Amino acid sequence: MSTLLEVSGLQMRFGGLLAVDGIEFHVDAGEVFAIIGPNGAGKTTVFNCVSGFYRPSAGRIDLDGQAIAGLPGHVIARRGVVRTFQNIRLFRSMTVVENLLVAQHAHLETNLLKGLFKVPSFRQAERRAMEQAAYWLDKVGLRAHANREAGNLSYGQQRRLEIARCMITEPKLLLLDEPAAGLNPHETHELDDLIRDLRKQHGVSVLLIEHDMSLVMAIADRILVMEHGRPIVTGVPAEVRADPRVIKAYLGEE
Ligand SMILES: Nc1ncnc2c1ncn2[C@@H]1O[C@H](COP(=O)(O)OP(=O)(O)OP(=O)(O)O)[C@@H](O)[C@H]1O
Repeated sequence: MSTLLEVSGLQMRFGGLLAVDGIEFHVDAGEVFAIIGPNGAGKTTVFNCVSGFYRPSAGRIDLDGQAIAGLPGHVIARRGVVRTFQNIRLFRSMTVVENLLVAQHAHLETNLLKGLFKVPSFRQAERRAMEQAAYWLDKVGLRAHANREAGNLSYGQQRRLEIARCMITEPKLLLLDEPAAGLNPHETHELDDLIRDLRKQHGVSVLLIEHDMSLVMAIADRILVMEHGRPIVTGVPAEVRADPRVIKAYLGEE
């Protein structure tokens, strides 16, 4: 398997606080890789470094062998790394389908003049954008809600729309920040199926932060466990589950 994302020696300092230090991991093409750890362990900070929200204090982040650490978020997104947020960020007063059309805008080969004069290439791009939106609405089960305001969807539907909005840009790496937070067991089960499908049908790699252990253990190929900003162990779910250091980090000392 080829390596898609390689992170080494990652460090992030906020003033006197070393929030992340010595983080190393890689994500292979098509892999689901999870980062877990107690609250405040530094998981979101790692995400923010990978997605370009923070410039790391030290370390390397390579995508397909090219350095991306410190690049602006929109440049990293164009290279194929997109993310969802712990607190869902949709255009709440736009409709569901509009959210999917806007997401594609940055990736469409169109410009304002072409749009004004409706040249054929613009119309073609528009048609393709609609087709893609319809495809993703079906995929995440929101076709019947296409014209509803995104802010009026249920929590689980909003999470699925956020994932569709990412996937419609055809990313190489999808970062999911606590996608199961606030979902009921049925919705979590649907999310599990959706992530499996995205990997299988679309070959996307997934980097996941999640507190729902049953979801992580079910879908992650490998897991990095962090505590106090540092890695404690990386391994397949069975190894991680049985590791005394992980049990101690979660349950504390006897
Ligand atoms: N922008 C910031 N400025 C200062 N400190 C920060 C900043 N972002 C995060 N931190 C600190 O860095 C540490 C790691 O936080 P982070 O949010 O990455 O943890 P986490 O593992 O994602 O936690 P949770 O599971 O609660 O979301 C915490 O001590 C946090 O207070």
